[in-house]
Amino acid sequence: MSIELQEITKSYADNLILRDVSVQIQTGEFFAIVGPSGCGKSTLLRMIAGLIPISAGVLKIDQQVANQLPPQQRKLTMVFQNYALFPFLNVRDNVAFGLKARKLNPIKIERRVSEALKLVNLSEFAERKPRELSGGQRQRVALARAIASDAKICLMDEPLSNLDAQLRGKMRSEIRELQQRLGLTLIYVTHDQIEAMTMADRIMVLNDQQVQQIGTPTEIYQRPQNTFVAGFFGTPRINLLSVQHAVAADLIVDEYLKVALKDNLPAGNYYLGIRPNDLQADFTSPTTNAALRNLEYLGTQSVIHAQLDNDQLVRITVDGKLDVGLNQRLLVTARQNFIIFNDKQQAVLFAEGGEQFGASNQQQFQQA
Ligand SMILES: Nc1ncnc2c1ncn2[C@@H]1O[C@H](COP(=O)(O)OP(=O)(O)OP(=O)(O)O)[C@@H](O)[C@H]1O
Repeated sequence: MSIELQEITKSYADNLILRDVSVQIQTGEFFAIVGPSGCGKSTLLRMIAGLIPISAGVLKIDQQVANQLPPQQRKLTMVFQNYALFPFLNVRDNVAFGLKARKLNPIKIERRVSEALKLVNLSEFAERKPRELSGGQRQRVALARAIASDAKICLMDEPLSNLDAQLRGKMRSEIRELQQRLGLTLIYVTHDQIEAMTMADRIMVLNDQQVQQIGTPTEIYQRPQNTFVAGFFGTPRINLLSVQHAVAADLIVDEYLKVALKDNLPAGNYYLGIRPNDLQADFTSPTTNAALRNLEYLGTQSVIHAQLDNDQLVRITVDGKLDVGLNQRLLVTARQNFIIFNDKQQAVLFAEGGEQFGASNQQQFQQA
């Protein structure tokens, strides 16, 4: 079942929370909504669920206008951040509750509940009350309840936020696998960029009351439309430098790229966005343009914090462990995969895969 939002807006009194959110979510799509705390993710989800009214715009579920439809008629199920379990029912009955209310065949209910509990590793806890469970276990009951329901649309609000890292990783792939197996349309709210990148077919990035970008994980990562999106995805964070400074510091070494930058962009202030793994650090070069200020060893990778001679700080990731001392001189260069942003923080140019610019690459330009 598809979901369509047409210029959905929400305000509380004079307080605008969300403005003109539009998107079409396809049947069977895993759609993630991400953004920093307070950007309106839960508010959007609750409007889709029918728990709070929409101030303006149109919501369609299965191609029907659903703005006024009561929640129970929206054919969806929801997993909340705070569990929303019945304290007086045991785990099994919590999971079965919605199915019993719909008066499904008891044998079918029993089978679905058992399957769902097994899937979230809670079979042994079926007789326990919520208060006899850990936070993570309660969250898994809530997941099992959604899994057991046969609703074709599932809304999840930070469902994994209370789980430890290991279980979170496991549940990520399980939810994804389940969503695909059942053909669920899943709208998944998270503030965790990694969760969104690893699970979703498409991601909506919210900030400043509005949609910043909607795209596949690859599009969002490789072609972020503005500096906010570029900075929100990727660890360590993307480097943002003034183009003039980067060129002056000989950070962009390819003469051809320098020419392309000059020729293709109208005069103005531009920013260069380069992911830490797209910069090279050479500690043996006779010419240098930076000094090592800090080194973080992360196991398979190290993060170099270097200070360019014009004072700008850059992060560079390299494989393995480095045997270099602080303040050691190095040459930092960029040859490929960078993004140019204008002074309104909008992306205007993408250079990918080390391709050189030319007439055939004109389509790589984006209107700001
Ligand atoms: N009933 C309400 N009345 C007034 N303002 C509200 C109400 N509910 C939420 N807000 C405001 O709306 C904004 C968005 O809240 P929302 O819970 O949707 O954010 P969020 O992106 O889900 O954040 P988080 O990641 O912290 O859960 C916040 O500034 C919040 O204070």
